[in-house]
Amino acid sequence: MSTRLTVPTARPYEVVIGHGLHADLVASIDDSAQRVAIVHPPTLRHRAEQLRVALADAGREVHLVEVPDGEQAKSAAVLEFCWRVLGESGFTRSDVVVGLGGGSTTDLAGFVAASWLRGVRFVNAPTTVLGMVDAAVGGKTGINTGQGKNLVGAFHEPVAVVCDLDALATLPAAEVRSGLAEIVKCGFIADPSILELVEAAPTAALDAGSAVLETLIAKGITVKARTVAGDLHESGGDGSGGIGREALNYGHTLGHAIERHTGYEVRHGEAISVGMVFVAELARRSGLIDDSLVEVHREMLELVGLPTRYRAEAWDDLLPAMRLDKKSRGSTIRFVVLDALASPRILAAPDEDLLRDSYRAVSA
Ligand SMILES: NC(=O)c1ccc[n+]([C@@H]2O[C@H](COP(=O)([O-])OP(=O)(O)OC[C@H]3O[C@@H](n4cnc5c(N)ncnc54)[C@H](O)[C@@H]3O)[C@@H](O)[C@H]2O)c1
Ligand SMILES: O=C(O)C(=O)C[C@@H](O)[C@H](O)[C@H](O)COP(=O)(O)O
Ligand SMILES: [Zn+2]
Repeated sequence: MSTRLTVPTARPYEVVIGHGLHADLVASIDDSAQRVAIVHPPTLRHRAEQLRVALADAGREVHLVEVPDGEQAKSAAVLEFCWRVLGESGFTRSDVVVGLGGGSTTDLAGFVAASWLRGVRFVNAPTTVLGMVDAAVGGKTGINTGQGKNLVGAFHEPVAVVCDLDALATLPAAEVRSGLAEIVKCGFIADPSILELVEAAPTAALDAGSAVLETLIAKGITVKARTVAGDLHESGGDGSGGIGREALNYGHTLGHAIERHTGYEVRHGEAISVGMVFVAELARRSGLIDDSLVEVHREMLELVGLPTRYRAEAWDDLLPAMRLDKKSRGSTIRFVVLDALASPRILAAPDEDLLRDSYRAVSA
């Protein structure tokens, strides 16, 4: 049994979620593609090889493009390596890139597809909770630069996303937990039933084989699909009064700065977990939410073992890094905050003392 969700953008595509979806992944690449490039990290070599064989049996010319693990893949050097493979294999506009791996791999693979010949099709086959619930859906693709996270990229939507839950069987517990941070984020910004489910069954929420996690993944993808459909290019809402896609950046302004500060040693979900408590503290100090909603943030994230604090002495490095965030406009720094549960809004140019005080409340 699988669940099929449609991302209703101008060029709608399906996200399939379920077990044993190998055949669905093969079928997502139609006959018009002569060549397929499977971009994958070393960890997924076996799965990539299985896909290679199946696609070759279906008559495709398949190129395995093995890239470095995790965040190391999101660099200009690796992007250039991928372009070289495509160039040498004669990859044309009718051919297809597959991103097989976690969010780092699908972010890179998507940008390879966005930039090659000014845009070729790509299919995402996410293999982490975080990749399924967030990175593989919505068409944000890109790489990091020395100055920060995701600073170079493009909006380029996949033509299909296949979330085979069987892949999660080998995923380390810490990676499942990291993915749960993005799911909890969806609970805070849009769907509080997610928070209720995590609170009722925290152990099952962390169990890669549980029905609870499967439900949470589907709920998270639903929030993501709905949000990006109204504002694909993050240009500020769909006119109905909301803040549009920027809501998905809840906790990310500080989160990305922390990731960079650790040289990407900390996981994305761990960093945005601290970032969400930070913006909750900021919203409280700005008179937008009360103490109890801030405490719900801490309790919920700590319940599933996510961090809610970061190093006190890092502030002087974190503030300038946050200024380079994509939500900044000129010298105005902007944060996604809540003014109530499931009611995100933008807080622009908060006082620097307010920011420092809010950071003190999350520093270790
Ligand atoms: N484009 C977007 O909208 C979006 C959304 C959220 C996050 N992201 C990006 O996603 C990245 C984080 O993604 P992630 O958390 O999936 O991390 P990741 O891709 O770095 O993967 C984490 C680790 O898990 C391993 N792994 C992957 N699948 C596995 C499996 N099935 N079994 C065993 N090991 C496996 C990887 O090799 C890696 O070591 C960040 O770069 C973040 O910025 C992008
Ligand atoms: O899809 C979005 O929009 C998001 O902001 C989702 C985030 O979870 C994700 O980490 C995204 O990569 C952040 O994008 P960025 O624009 O802040 O680099
Ligand atoms: Zn994220």
